[in-house]
Amino acid sequence: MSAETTDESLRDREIAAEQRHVDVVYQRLDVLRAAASDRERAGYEHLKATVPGAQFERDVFVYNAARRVADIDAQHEGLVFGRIDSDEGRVRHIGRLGLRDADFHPLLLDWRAPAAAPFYQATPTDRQGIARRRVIRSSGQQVVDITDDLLDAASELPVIGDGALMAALSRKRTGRMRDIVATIQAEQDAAIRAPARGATIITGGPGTGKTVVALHRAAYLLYADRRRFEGAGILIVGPSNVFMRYIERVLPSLGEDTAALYSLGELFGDITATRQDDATVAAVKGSTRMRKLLARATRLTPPGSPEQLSIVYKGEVLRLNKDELTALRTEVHNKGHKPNAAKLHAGRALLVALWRKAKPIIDDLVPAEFSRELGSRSEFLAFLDRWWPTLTPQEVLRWLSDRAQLAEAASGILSRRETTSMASSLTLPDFSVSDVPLLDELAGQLGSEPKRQRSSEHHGVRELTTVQERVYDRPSRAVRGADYDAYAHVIVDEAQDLSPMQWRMLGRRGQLAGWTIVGDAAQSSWPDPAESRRAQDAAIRRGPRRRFHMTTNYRNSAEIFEYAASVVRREVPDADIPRAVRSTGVPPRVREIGLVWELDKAVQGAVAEALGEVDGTVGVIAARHRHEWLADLLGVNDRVSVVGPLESKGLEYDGVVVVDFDEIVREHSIRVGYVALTRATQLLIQLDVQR
Ligand SMILES: Nc1ncnc2c1ncn2[C@@H]1O[C@H](COP(=O)(O)OP(=O)(O)OP(=O)(O)O)[C@@H](O)[C@H]1O
Repeated sequence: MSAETTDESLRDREIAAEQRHVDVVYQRLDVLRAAASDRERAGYEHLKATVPGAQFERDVFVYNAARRVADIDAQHEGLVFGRIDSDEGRVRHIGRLGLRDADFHPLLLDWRAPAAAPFYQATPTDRQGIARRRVIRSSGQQVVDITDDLLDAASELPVIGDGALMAALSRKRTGRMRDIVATIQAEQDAAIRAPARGATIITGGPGTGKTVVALHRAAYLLYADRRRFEGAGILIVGPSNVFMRYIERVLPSLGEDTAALYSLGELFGDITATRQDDATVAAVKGSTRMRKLLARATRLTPPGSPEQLSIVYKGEVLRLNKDELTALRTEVHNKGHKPNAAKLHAGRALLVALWRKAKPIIDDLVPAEFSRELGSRSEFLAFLDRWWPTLTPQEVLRWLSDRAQLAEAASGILSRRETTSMASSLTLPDFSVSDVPLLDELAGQLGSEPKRQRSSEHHGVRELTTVQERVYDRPSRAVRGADYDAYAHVIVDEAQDLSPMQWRMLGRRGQLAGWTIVGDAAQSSWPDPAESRRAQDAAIRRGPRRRFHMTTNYRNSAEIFEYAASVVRREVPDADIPRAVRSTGVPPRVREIGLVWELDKAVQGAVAEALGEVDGTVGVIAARHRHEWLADLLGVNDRVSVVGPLESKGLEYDGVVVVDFDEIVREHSIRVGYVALTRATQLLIQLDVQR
């Protein structure tokens, strides 16, 4: 709907007019900043004279002032980015935060406010009273460009520019995802502003903005109900650490830094798992069969457990042998207590068994005296500690690296081959991403260790934290521990890949939560989607489900996406194929390498070619075993990254070199191959090795 004008003086006049408004906004901001700093200082003076009971009010007061300063600093760049002119000639400017002048007249509307919605939602067929929409692009405080959409063709308003969206899409990539607050499209906006309750399910093909929409939705929810969503927290889960690093700046750039961002490998304790098991082992560890297997594992005899108990009482030796101890262990487990909560029962069971031994051979036995005397002996307590130790999930999972132990827990559940491969994967020194939900499951099944002091943030009573914690000691990510289970909202990205066990883990984090679930089935690497869907349904529990479907690919050039779509369609005819809107005239380059040893030269050549042709980043996507070779070959370069096909999920680069596409498909699937082919914004080079 935009028309270009050649009248530069008109453009300059319009830019100058916007600059005047932007100047007023910044002047007002300076005044507010000074006032907020004063209030913050005053709050601290007050703090010195602590009045019992006044701490809560003081904290809120200082917090709000400090928070305002922090927001203002974070949002300095491109603070004012939009304007809407109504049919009646009313002008509203849209920005990253809301601002009023000294007389309380609005200077700037927060982009999330209901009154700002028409900026994103108005179309020529449903104008919502808007005649013209304008996107304002700034560098610092300087307006550098404006772009108009005339929604009412009959309007006399001047129209400048040729598409803010196209300009945004053509910009070079930096390796960090940017916010899209100035160019959110109507179908994206509807998903962003959907109600929080129940589950919001966002689907769409590659590059349709699912991730960026989910992040803006988090910012929207925080705005719409800050008390609830900052209080109980928003959890954002993505597939890998690389991906979390890629998206981590988006929310802070929107002035929000309280959401907890975790990759699937980071959701248990202080473990940061990055290693991926091979696909068959991951499929075993991800399946719901693990529930029963792990429940059995918690009942195994701990390796190294003593095999007999001998204790002297009134001159007689009382003995429990291996079989008797095994039977006692089963008896204690059968009482149904979680193992770590059952130590007391285990001690009692031992004393009863010893009593039965003592009764026939010792006269004058008094039961209470017997159990008090024996039960408090240090040798008995030391035995109990070794026989019924408090277990950690890590220990129990490690037991299963012993094939015999695993076979005992897995009998009738896993095949011999599955048992062998799972046991051998657990001998590696670090835990894999698919071990993390197993640890989490075990933690639930083992139950709590004897009470430890929990830190206050686990209770989510935000009002009782001090301003020092809330504002000045804020870590770069939310302080909730990985086991926090009362999030108000959980956002799951790349949801098509989650295994049933991963869904169970997320279900435990979001027992009271609303959900935003983002995915594309055609990019899935999980072999049993039906089992996963059932686990997803169980995790998100009750409540309304609403679905949003994204139809436009904003990442890939039309040339690249048409090629990728044609490849995936051959094997996944029902893939959800969006429309790519940006044409570059540069078709993808598919090259056949005749001899394997020519691959070195071909990769070096392709990377140099991509670096020469695009301004921003270049991603080299190759099977994992090639990474060391590629790192040596290409050296370190802040524009070039080497990533595995699974790791490349959700990422994007200006140029992409796919090394040995067939190998990627063989090791994973055509769907993962499709992920690799849809990462490039400008240039795609595919290197095939002839076999
Ligand atoms: N409205 C928009 N304005 C500007 N850029 C946009 C818009 N929507 C999406 N983009 C850009 O398109 C690219 C793809 O978006 P995103 O990564 O969110 O897509 P996705 O659907 O999650 O992709 P995939 O499923 O392939 O990982 C990003 O660079 C994003 O910033």
